[in-house]
Amino acid sequence: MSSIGRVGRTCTTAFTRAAYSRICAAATGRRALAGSLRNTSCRRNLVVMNSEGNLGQGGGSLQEKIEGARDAFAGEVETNFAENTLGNPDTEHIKKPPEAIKEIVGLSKKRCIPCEGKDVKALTESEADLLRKQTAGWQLESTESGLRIKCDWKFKNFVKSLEFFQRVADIAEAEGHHPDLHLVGWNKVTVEIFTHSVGGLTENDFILAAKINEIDVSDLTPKKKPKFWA
Ligand SMILES: C[C@H](O)[C@H](O)[C@H]1CNC2=NC(N)=NC(=O)C2=N1
Repeated sequence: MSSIGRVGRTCTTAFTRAAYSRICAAATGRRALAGSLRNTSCRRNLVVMNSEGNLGQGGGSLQEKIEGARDAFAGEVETNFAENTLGNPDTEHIKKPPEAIKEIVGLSKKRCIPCEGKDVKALTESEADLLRKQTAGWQLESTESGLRIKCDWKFKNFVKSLEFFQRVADIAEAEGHHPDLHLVGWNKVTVEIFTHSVGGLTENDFILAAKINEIDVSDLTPKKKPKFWA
């Protein structure tokens, strides 16, 4: 959906304001949009880049793509940016994520299936690698007894590590699919997952990993030291 919009005095969110000032700073050097500017002195009709990174019809120069905006065409201004634009006061815009996103965020919403049965086959390494890309932080490991995925954590202490094990166990029991849990050095945890019944990886393993990734561990891990950048 093109997000040709108007950026101006009505900006309310910090992001829009920042974007507006960046665009205006970039745009000041360019010729003003003589004649077709709306009557309010501080309202500029600019076309901002949309989420797919294009600038609506006409595309815009490389510099405009970098700046993220181009001057609106007279036709856009005349038609009050038409009804398919953000900022048009009498149209409600609902941003719909592209269908493909379901494939990417879907793993953690899936359920594991019983992994017994002759039709459950182990994934090839390339199939596994595709799914690994959807489970941030997990590595694919090839062992002499087959493919595995694994991920490491470091917790505050031994008890917090066991608490994490419990949270993983709750998910595993709910899914009927279980990881191998390793705890060494009292606070270093490695979770290793593979499907024992096939001696390799199946989608179940990645579903479990994606669900484990969603566990809130903020109360279990050491606080990160805030790093201030000048
Ligand atoms: C009967 C039960 O569903 C099976 O034994 C499940 C239990 N959890 C499992 N977990 C894993 N990782 N692999 C399996 O093959 C497996 N089998």
